[in-house]
Amino acid sequence: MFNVKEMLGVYFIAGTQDCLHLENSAQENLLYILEEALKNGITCFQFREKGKNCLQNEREIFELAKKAQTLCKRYNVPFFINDNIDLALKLKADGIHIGQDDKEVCEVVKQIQGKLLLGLSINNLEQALQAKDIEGIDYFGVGPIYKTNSKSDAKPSVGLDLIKDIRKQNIKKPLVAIGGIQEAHAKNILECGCNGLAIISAITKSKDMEKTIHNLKN
Ligand SMILES: Cc1ncc(COP(=O)(O)OP(=O)(O)O)c(N)n1
Ligand SMILES: Cc1nc(C(=O)O)sc1CCOP(=O)(O)O
Ligand SMILES: [Mg+2]
Repeated sequence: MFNVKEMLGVYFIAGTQDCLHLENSAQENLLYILEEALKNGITCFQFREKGKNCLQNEREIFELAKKAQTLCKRYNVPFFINDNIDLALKLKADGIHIGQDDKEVCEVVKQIQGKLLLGLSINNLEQALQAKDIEGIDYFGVGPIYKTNSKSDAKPSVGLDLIKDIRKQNIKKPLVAIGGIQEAHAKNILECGCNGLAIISAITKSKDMEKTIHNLKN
């Protein structure tokens, strides 16, 4: 239903923990920022309720994810869930993103039975070589490219070399870069062979969402 390479263009990720800097409640802020981002052309959204100050209550998380999903549907933008496969299946989300420290990716492929798109995080070349031929993985999230303040347990940053190395190995999976990405980085990253940019803070903290998303796209 969605074209994966196009979907990765400007891939926005957020949860309430990323939206504490505005006036209203973090939940209202998240939905407000998400709608502004959707109006201005993000191509994918990942609901990632994780880290310091995130919601703990399962019911609240479910209700908030559902509201975010409804917004994404209104703008025909794919809705992903981070980590929580049961929640993604229950909500009939468009996709799930998992990392190297989450459930083993082949188990996830079996569990989701083709019902969800699947993204896998890649932090080094060995991981990419291991996963390159696994059917059912729709894209790799490659990073952290630069230093990030949005993930306390992020791995050391890898720079653009990892993207270049993955493409040099003729790995064909769609790639989205992640970690510390700002508007000014977009051109260089895309020229290295990435299909898109995954972003938290450059969007949640943007003072001019229209300009930010325009610059990330162009
Ligand atoms: C698009 C995208 N790429 C990478 C990640 C990171 O996933 P992971 O390594 O599992 O870390 P957490 O996000 O779960 O903390 C991502 N979420 N999305
Ligand atoms: C969620 C996440 N995963 C990363 C990885 O390297 O896998 S970096 C990261 C945080 C990205 O946020 P920001 O755009 O604010 O740097
Ligand atoms: Mg994860």
